Amino acid sequence: MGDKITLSIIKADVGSIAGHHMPHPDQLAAATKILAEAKQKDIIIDFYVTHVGDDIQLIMTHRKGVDHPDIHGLAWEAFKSATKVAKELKLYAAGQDLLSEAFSGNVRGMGPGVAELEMEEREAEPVITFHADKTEPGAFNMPIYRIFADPFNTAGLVIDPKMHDGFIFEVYDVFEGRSVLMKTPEESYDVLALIGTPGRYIVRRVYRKSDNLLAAVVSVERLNLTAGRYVGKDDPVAIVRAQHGLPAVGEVLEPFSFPHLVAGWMRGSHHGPLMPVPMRYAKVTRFDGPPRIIALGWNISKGRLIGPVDLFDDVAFDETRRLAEMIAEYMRRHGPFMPHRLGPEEMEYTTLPSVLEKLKDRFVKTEEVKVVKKHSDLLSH
Ligand SMILES: O=P(O)(O)OC[C@H]1O[C@](O)(COP(=O)(O)O)[C@@H](O)[C@@H]1O
Ligand SMILES: [Mg+2]
Repeated sequence: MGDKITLSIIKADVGSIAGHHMPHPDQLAAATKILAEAKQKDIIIDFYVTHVGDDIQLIMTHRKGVDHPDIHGLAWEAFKSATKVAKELKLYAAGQDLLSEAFSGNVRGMGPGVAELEMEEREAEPVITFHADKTEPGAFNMPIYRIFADPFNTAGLVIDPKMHDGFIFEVYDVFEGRSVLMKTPEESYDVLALIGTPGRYIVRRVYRKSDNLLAAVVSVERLNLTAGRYVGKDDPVAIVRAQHGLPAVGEVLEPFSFPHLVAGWMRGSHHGPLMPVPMRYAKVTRFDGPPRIIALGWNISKGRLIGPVDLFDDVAFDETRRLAEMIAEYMRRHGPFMPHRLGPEEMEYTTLPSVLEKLKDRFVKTEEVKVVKKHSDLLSH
């Protein structure tokens, strides 16, 4: 056991009342009981259980480091217990995100989403945890980029000598399972060249360049890629440290004042605006959405979780929510058409291919159509 503190968020959707809307309070109570017992036994220092939409969020602190079997096993046990409640109550999609029956040391690849950040606690350690529903991890690309690399968002990049050197982005390719470290501001355009494709390249970690301090971590689990079939959306989480040589809390929240379009929403198959909401509105109803995000503010004190403060519970975000509603209305009017519905590549991981499969044999050859040459062929002539 080291001196360092690890903040672990492990989340999963293990069933919901009336569709994919929100968990039952008894599920949250079941998960809370498991974590309270673990706290008594000193396995964890502190914890908080909440939800966004239908995803149960386990927020835990401990001294065991990232990817520790005790912590992952504990989360698995809590989700199992919440699943048992879901089954008893015949809730919808009971145990949805638990892709395996048996736990084997780590929840990665087994369905739940994970963001863990090991830290040397600073004199004061302000941290924000973000929890989203009905979207994918790439939804964090734009806000994380703006927090750590956009001087029009983060005044500190210009003004504060401690972050004037910039940050290092670890970008993860979910299809190839490999990542690349890139420096900002020097390589900003290259970073953007990758992360503008959020279904594939995800900002996974951000480090302060001057001392390699780990400033942010995003969960990168893509549920349907893991399962190889449509299960549900990934519904990602992120941890961002703030202040004192890092972006201020207001700079961390600022990008969310723009409800950018993300993939997810109904059946994980639609683009829609990401709406920042207080915890009381963290339930998804209109067309199973629109995609939603909460921001919880904490101070960590020797591993104790001081908080949370419900950061989007502020009238200053009312106009963002109104804009998100207008965008939601506009996007919905497209019905089953792109770009509201996702493009064919992303639809590969939904239930659409089985519908298309049925139609395949009904196509008959009609008149010859000249096949347009590939751009590369044209260039070679
Ligand atoms: O479970 P069903 O009836 O097949 O419907 C698909 C469901 O998948 C979802 O995309 C699941 O969303 P989650 O990933 O948040 O669980 C819902 O929008 C939709 O209700
Ligand atoms: Mg969900």
